[in-house]
Amino acid sequence: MKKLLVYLKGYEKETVLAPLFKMLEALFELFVPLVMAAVIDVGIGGHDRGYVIRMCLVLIALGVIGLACSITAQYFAAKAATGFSAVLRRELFAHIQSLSYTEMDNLGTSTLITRMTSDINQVQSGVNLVLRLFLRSPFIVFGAMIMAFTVDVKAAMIFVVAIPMLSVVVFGIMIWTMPLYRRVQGALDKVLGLTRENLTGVRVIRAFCLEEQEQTHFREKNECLTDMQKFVGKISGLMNPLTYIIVNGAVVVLLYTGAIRVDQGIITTGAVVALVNYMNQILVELVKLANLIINITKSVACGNRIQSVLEIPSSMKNGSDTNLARADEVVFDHVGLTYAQAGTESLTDIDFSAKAGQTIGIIGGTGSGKSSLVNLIPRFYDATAGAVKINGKNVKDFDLETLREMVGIVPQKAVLFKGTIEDNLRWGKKDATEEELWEALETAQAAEFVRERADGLQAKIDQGGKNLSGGQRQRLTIARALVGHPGILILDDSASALDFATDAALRKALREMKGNPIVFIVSQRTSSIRHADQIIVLDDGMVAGIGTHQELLENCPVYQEIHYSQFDRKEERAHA
Ligand SMILES: Nc1ncnc2c1ncn2[C@@H]1O[C@H](COP(=O)(O)OP(=O)(O)OP(=O)(O)O)[C@@H](O)[C@H]1O
Repeated sequence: MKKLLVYLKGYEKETVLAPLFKMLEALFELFVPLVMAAVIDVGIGGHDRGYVIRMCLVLIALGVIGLACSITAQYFAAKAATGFSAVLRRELFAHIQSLSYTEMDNLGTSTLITRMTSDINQVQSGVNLVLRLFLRSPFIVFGAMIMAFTVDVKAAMIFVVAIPMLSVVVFGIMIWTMPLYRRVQGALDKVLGLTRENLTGVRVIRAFCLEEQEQTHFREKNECLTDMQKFVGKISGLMNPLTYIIVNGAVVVLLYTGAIRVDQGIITTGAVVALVNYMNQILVELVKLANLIINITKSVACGNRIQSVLEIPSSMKNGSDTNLARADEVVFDHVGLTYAQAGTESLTDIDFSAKAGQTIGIIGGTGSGKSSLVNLIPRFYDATAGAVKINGKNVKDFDLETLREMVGIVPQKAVLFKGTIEDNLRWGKKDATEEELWEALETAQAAEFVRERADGLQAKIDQGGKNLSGGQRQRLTIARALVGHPGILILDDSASALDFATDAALRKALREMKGNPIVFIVSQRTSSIRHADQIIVLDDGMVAGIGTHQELLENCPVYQEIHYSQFDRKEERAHA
C-alpha cells in the first residue's frame, strides 16, 4: 500500500494544506468552551449584557472561521484524493493492458473489475479521511485534555481516568470488528462477482429458464452478506451506549466535584461547563478516530489488492525487431504449448510451414487445440517448446506492436465496441480511407447490409454489437481485421454463423485478396477449408494429418471421420 502513495505526487501542496486547515479548525474549536465559560462567569455572572453580546460575536466568529477552515481542508483533501485515484486508476488500467493472456487468465476479469472500481474508491475515501482526520482527532483529544488541565488540575484528573476507559471501549470494539469488516468485504466481492456474471450471462440464464435458481443463489449470497453486516452493526452499535455511559458517568463526577469546588470558590461555574464541553469533544473525536482506523484498515486491504496486481510482471517480454514489412513464411518448428497451471500439454510437436499467398485450414474436434495453435502467431501465448517463426525469425524477437500489426485476427467470439461501424473498422487501421473501409466490407461480405442501413458507415453499434445479428457481427469483425491489409490473416472459427453461400463467397473473396496474405482458417466444417492449400488436422493437441482435402480424405482417418459426419460419400464423389 505504501508504494501506492507515490501517486500522490503532484498533490504535495494539497496533502500538506488539508491537514493544516483541519488543525486550524480544531484549534478554534478548542477555544469555544473557554469563551462559553467567560460568558457564564463574566457576562451572566456580572450582569454585563454588552460582554455577553461581544462574546457571542466571538463565538460566531470562531464558528465561521472554523467552518471556512473545514471547507478549505475538505477542498484540498478531495482534490488530492480524487487526483490520486485518477492516476492510480490510469496506471492500473495501463498495467492490466500490458499483462499477457496468461496473467489475465490467472487473475480473472471479475476481480480486476472490482480492483479497478470499488477497491480504488475505498482507497480514495481512505486518503480523503486520513488527510482530514488523522491529525485533527488526536490533536483535539490531547488539546482538550491540556485545556482541561489549564482550567482545573484536580477536576482534569477525572479525564485521566475517563479517557483510557473510553479508549478501551472504542478501540476494543474497533479491534473486534476489524476482521469482521474484512469478511464483509469478501462477502461483498462475492455478491459483486455474482451480479456481474448474471448480468453478462442474462440471455443464457433466461434461455435456460434458470432465473429462479439464480435468484436463490443470489439470495443466499446476499443474505450471507446481510447477516455479516448485521452482526458487525450490532457490535458497532454497542459503541454509543457504552461510550455515553462512560462520558455521562464522568460528567456526573465532574459536576459533583465541580459543584464542591465552585462552592469552595476554587473554580467558577463557567469552568465546570467548559470541562463538560471538553469531555464531549474528546468523546466525539475518539469515535471519529476509531471509524478512521477502521476505514484505513479497509483502505489498506484494498490498496494491497491493487498493489498486488501492479506488482505482477508481464510474463511476455517484448522483442526489439521492428523489421517486418511482409510475411513471406510462417513456420511452426516442433511447437509445444503447456498453459500455466495446466498439468498437460495442449499442443505437442506441431511442425509445418505456410508460404505467402497460401491458405491453411485447421480442423479438429472441440478442444483439439485449434485456437491455441493460431493464438501463438500474434503471441497471445508463447510456445513452451519449439518456436513459431515468421520469415525465419522467432516471433518472440519481434516488437509486439510490429508483430500484431502484421497479424489480422478474427476471434471466435465476435466482439464489437460501442460507437459507429466506421469507428469499429478503424481499429484495424486508424487512417484508412473510406475506399479501404468499403473494400474490406466487400471482401468480408458485409458491404450489402452496411449499405442498407440509413446511416451507412455511421450506423450506431451498441455495446458488444448487441443490435446486430451473429452473422453481421462476424462479418464486421472480419472486415475490421482486413482493413489493415494484414500479411497474416487468422479466422478463428469466425464464419460459423454464416450461411453456406455467404461462407463460400467469403472464401472466394479471401482468395482474391491483394497482397498475398497467409490465411489461417480455423473451422469445424470441412466445407470451409476444403480448398485450402494445406489442411492441418488436430487431434488432442497433436497433428493427426497434414495435406490437401483429397490427400487427407485418402489417408487421414480423423479427417475422414469429421468430413463424413458432415457429408455423405455420394455427395463427396459428386464434388470430386
Ligand atoms: N487459457 C487457457 N488456460 C488453460 N487451458 C486452456 C486455455 N485455453 C485452452 N486451454 C485448453 O487447451 C486445450 C485446447 O483448447 P483450444 O481452445 O485451443 O481448443 P479448440 O480446438 O480451439 O476448441 P474449440 O473448437 O472448442 O474452440 C483444451 O483442453 C483447453 O481446455
